[in-house]
Amino acid sequence: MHGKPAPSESADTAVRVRGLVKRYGAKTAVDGLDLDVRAGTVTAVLGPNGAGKTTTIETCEGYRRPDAGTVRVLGLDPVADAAALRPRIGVMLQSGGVYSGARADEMLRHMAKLHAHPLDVDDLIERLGLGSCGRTAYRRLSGGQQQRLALAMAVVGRPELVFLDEPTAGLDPQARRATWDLVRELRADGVTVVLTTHFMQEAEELADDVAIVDGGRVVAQGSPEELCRGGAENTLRFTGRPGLDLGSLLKALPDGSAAAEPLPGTYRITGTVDPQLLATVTTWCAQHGVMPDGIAVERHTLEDVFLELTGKELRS
Ligand SMILES: Nc1ncnc2c1ncn2[C@@H]1O[C@H](COP(=O)(O)OP(=O)(O)OP(=O)(O)O)[C@@H](O)[C@H]1O
Repeated sequence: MHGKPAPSESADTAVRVRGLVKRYGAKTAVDGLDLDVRAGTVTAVLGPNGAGKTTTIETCEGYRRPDAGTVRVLGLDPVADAAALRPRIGVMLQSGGVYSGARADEMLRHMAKLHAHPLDVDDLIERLGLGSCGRTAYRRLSGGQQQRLALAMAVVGRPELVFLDEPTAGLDPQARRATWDLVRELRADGVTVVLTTHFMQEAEELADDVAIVDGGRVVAQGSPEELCRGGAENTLRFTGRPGLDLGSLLKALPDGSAAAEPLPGTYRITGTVDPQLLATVTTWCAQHGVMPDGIAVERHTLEDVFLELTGKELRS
């Protein structure tokens, strides 16, 4: 595992999971998972289908009891301390988890009344494009409307911490943007957000920290930048005449760099590819009478890191 070291337990840690194991019969869905969520940040839990994301989140929410390991949410045990924890967290389940006959606006207003300092319900309805479904029963709403309502229900009480399980799956781009804006505002308000997602762009746009889950474990955790830096190295490629003196080029490059000619006339330099390295390479080319053609810098994306760690593509 790479990424930053796990923070020690403190008020700064909103969620701390250690050695979580959860089985369904013979199936081990979560297999010794460790996760830290810093208070006031957005953490994206990314993973392929069946990685154990939902099971982990539902255990943090107190809906599932761990078979082994410890889970602390705002310093509390989600099962034993459920009564104290529930009013402090907001939960958006993947399946909705809403009473199907109730009207959308009634449900939201009812939820708001249960909390001391709720968000403005009308504003929330407008922002999430729920205006047209106020009087409609939940079960008659479209899938996207149900999802937006579930998000509104999760955040209306202005909780300290919200868990959002795939909040934008199936939403159109406009609703996805509105959801992202809402998540950013929650964070600006000091709310901690834990979300699961299959959308790499969502993680890159929103997350301070990303936890990559595979086979029931967190295989890497850190900021998107840290994960991209810590994963495969970045690469600079150029073409020139074949058979350049790589030894001389390597001498000019900073320690930790590598140079290769995988195909005649095609050069690949790996290491910390920054403006200084680019300048070093072009200077070396000038000194050796080489006209570099097609210089390209390839930066590794979160998608690359994900693929490298899990060997799987994300469902999109
Ligand atoms: N109630 C259940 N009974 C039996 N097996 C289950 C149950 N819930 C989940 N599983 C299995 O446990 C594993 C982890 O499932 P989980 O839903 O936690 O993964 P996930 O990462 O959220 O996947 P997805 O992205 O598809 O939602 C999967 O193999 C799943 O089939």
